[in-house]
Amino acid sequence: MEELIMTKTADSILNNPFLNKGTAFTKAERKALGLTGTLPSNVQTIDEQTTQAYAQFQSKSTRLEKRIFLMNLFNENRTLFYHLMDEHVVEFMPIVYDPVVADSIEQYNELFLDPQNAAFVSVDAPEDVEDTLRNAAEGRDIRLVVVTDAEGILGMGDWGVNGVDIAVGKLMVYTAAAGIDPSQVLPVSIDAGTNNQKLLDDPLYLGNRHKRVYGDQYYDVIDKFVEAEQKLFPDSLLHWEDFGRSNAQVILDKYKDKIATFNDDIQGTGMVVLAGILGALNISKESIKDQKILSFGAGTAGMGIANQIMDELMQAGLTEEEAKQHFYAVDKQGLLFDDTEDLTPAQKAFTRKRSEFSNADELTNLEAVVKAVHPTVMIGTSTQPGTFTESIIKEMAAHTDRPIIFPLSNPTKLAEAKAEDLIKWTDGRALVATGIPADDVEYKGVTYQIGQGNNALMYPGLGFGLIAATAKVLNNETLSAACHALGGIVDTSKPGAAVLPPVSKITEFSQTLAEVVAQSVLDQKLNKEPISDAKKAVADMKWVPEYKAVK
Ligand SMILES: NC(=O)c1ccc[n+]([C@@H]2O[C@H](COP(=O)([O-])OP(=O)(O)OC[C@H]3O[C@@H](n4cnc5c(N)ncnc54)[C@H](O)[C@@H]3O)[C@@H](O)[C@H]2O)c1
Ligand SMILES: O=C(O)C[C@H](O)C(=O)O
Ligand SMILES: [Mn+2]
Repeated sequence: MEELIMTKTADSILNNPFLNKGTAFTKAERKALGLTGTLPSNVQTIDEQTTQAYAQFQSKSTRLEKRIFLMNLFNENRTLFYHLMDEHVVEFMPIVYDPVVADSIEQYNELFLDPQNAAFVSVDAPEDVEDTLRNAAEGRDIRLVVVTDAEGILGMGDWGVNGVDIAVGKLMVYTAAAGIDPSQVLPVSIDAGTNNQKLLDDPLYLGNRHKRVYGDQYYDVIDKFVEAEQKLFPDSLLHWEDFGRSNAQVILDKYKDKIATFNDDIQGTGMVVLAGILGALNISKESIKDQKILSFGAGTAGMGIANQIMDELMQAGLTEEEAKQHFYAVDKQGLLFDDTEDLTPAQKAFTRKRSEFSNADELTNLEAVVKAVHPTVMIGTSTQPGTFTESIIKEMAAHTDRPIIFPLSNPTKLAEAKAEDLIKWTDGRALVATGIPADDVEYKGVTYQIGQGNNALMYPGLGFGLIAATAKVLNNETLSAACHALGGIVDTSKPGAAVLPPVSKITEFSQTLAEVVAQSVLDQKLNKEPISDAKKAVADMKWVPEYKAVK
């Protein structure tokens, strides 16, 4: 960074968020950089700037205004933004990330001010892919790329180029939680068109104004993107986010054994749910081998979750066939059978036989399936709000002591149930995690803390550990090690304890996770560079939001 800064003009320094310190440039720095007289004379500390920025933040009355303020600060001065976020991580997470990021995606065109150093890859210009990445990176040493094509933004469907905000938001959480240097990250939008008619009809829409491209033309652009990404940033980790159900798993399977990469909705979500179940079982003192798991919404996330739990059951000594018997996948068609039409490849591994049930033909909705199966664990990734109804939950809770219930669909308006209702309907017996932050629930004198079952608890530590260890690939062994690291952090001593650690501790447990992940990479000799000490590698990589002196 230092060499870079010495050759710049005053204007290009003050307008570069990776270099800018604003009023915190010292007199000597101002002199050396040609900034003398371009700022008011008083030199401020980062703490003074932070206090002032927080006061401004507090003066905004709506969550969207607060977000716009924070994003402007982010656009101007990354160090100050992260210094401030460090002090207010619990308060800022829902604003820069889920759920308020969902509002900003819906209003991207109206709110657009700044491309936020993202790369915009267009399906219509495959010849520009490499230049696009090079231009957006501007010579920075990129170690982490979050890419989305926005076909399945959270549970809100197709948002075209607007979806770039989720890539930016995921990266903000990476830096705040794990400490990746914000100048080493690159958000990428793959604009493959959109099937969102509202956007296509909107004169303000900023993306490619045509239907979404699929098939060979689409996969060719993905290939070109991965090739250029690996060529330009050979030391980087590639994180896929919010791809559609028909592409997410296909893309992951294509690249996962070749490069350091993961899909957050499949693997990050699988990890956080397994960690949450392990936390819940720590509380209930039950074994995972005794659970019947119902996935409601057998899509990208639902099947990622099933696969991660499957892996855990097999590690516990079950054969694949035995492990399979623990799962019930429910989608639009109802319980998925081996003869159900239109099964996805991921669903095929988790179907049941009609002969197992006397009323198989009636199992076309969640209520009927819950009655027939008596699940002990129910996970919602269906995008269908309110579908975990009182009667369904009461039916489930009538057959198990501590029902494990995770309504995970995001954002807020899509959740299958509210934490408060789940606690009430089960008379305090449910072990709950929700996709977005939920307030404590007071019920009959006990304070129930609700774990946030969001992949944000996992991907920062996972990704940071992989980068620090210079991992060649991510495999099941490392994923499993990470799940156990987080599943073990739960405080089971007090009644109402959450099944996952609180977001207020996200920097601490992300570091633990990163160390466990890096150690697993080294143990398997999957590191590219010679590294012997996982903890040191993680510590050396960690960026702190303080201004570095410019000599
Ligand atoms: N909390 C988290 O960390 C987390 C992580 C990933 C996804 N999610 C949430 O999970 C939801 C799904 O995400 P995804 O990426 O898996 O999307 P997806 O489109 O791949 O999967 C959604 C699935 O739900 C099914 N579905 C739709 N209507 C249904 C109905 N009436 N009954 C049963 N199933 C129905 C769809 O057919 C599809 O298979 C989203 O709301 C997303 O925000 C949460
Ligand atoms: O983005 C989130 O909040 C979690 C998850 O990746 C999702 O798609 O819902
Ligand atoms: Mn996602």
